[in-house]
Amino acid sequence: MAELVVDLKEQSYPLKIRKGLLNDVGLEITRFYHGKKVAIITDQTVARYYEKQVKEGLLKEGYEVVVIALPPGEESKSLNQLPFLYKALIDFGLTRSDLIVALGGGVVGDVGGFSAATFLRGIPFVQIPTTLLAQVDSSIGGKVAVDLPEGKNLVGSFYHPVLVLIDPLVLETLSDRFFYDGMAEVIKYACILDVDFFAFLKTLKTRAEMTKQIEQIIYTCCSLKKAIVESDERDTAERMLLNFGHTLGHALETFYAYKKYTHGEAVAIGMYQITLLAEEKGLSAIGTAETIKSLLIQYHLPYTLEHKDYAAVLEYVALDKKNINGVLKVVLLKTIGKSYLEETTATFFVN
Ligand SMILES: NC(=O)c1ccc[n+]([C@@H]2O[C@H](COP(=O)([O-])OP(=O)(O)OC[C@H]3O[C@@H](n4cnc5c(N)ncnc54)[C@H](O)[C@@H]3O)[C@@H](O)[C@H]2O)c1
Ligand SMILES: O=C(O)C(=O)C[C@@H](O)[C@H](O)[C@H](O)COP(=O)(O)O
Ligand SMILES: [Zn+2]
Repeated sequence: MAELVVDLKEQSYPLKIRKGLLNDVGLEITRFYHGKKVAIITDQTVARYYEKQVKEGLLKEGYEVVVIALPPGEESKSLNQLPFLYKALIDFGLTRSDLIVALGGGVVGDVGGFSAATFLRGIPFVQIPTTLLAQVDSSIGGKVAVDLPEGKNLVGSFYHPVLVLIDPLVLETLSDRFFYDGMAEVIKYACILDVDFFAFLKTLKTRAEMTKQIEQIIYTCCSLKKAIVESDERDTAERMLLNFGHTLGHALETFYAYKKYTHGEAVAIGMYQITLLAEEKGLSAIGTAETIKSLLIQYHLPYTLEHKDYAAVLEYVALDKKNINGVLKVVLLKTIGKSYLEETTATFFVN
């Protein structure tokens, strides 16, 4: 078992990574939680695969358990789901001394975490991420949110889990599309922070080869994110680097109403396109975009943007959380592994 602690003083929490950990969820939870009730928030697809295993583990330890399953997909990361979630928690009689478990991908983690942050002004919650993206990124760092039609994550909070349990074996049931979607955030870490990690990713050619190294990949990403979150929990400085590719990525997701690209795919396009623009403006070393592009191709990720979409996308860039009074902070690379924040305006994206 690999274990990390996200050290945030009284809000610190352990992050455990082990194949087969899903079998021990009940035991892991008894180590710190001595209350009665556990509400599992999940989606219907994840429930089909993993509800039984997790629920039985908790029942065995004597907890009362309810499972609340949302429809799968980004559409569930919405204000519209909250009345349903809150009602289910009320009907179950959940109190502040009970526990919520978010079992699923980034959507379940974000909306489940947001309901945990807001229901009764805060219920402790455990993250059990089941997509690669959630295991390397969204389950760590306490960003919980829902989307608005105007943009991604526009209503949210910082609310940390009390525990993160990562079982890489659950990735076996993940589709290729969502496996590579998660790899986009993995590539992001390598681009912004770690050229050696980038070189290592280049050596892995197939999903089977990547899966052999998956514990190492998850551990590396979690360690990199842990360090950033510890140094800038509230996203006012260094943490913004984790937004590499996201200014354009979030705009693309919103513009296409979450129907064309997954989050990781949109971020992949965003990383390549912003680096291309930065090179043209002399802000990134020549060749950086091409290096990113070949890794994206290797990981079956998109990188092109249709020119006709630019104007519409710009509308949404204006709503980016890093856009303050018209000054937009974008994340750029000097070279692979070296990132920085550049102050600019939305016109940066007009080529
Ligand atoms: N909070 C953060 O720091 C943070 C970081 C990165 C991304 N995000 C957010 O995460 C969301 C994307 O997360 P995601 O890519 O995990 O999407 P997701 O939660 O929609 O999961 C993708 C699909 O995989 C299915 N699935 C999940 N686990 C499975 C498994 N083990 N086997 C088979 N199918 C499984 C789901 O049902 C869903 O259909 C976006 O909303 C993004 O904004 C948040
Ligand atoms: O944890 C962070 O900080 C990140 O930026 C991680 C991103 O991968 C993630 O998509 C995050 O939800 C984006 O946050 P936002 O503040 O730009 O909505
Ligand atoms: Zn992201």
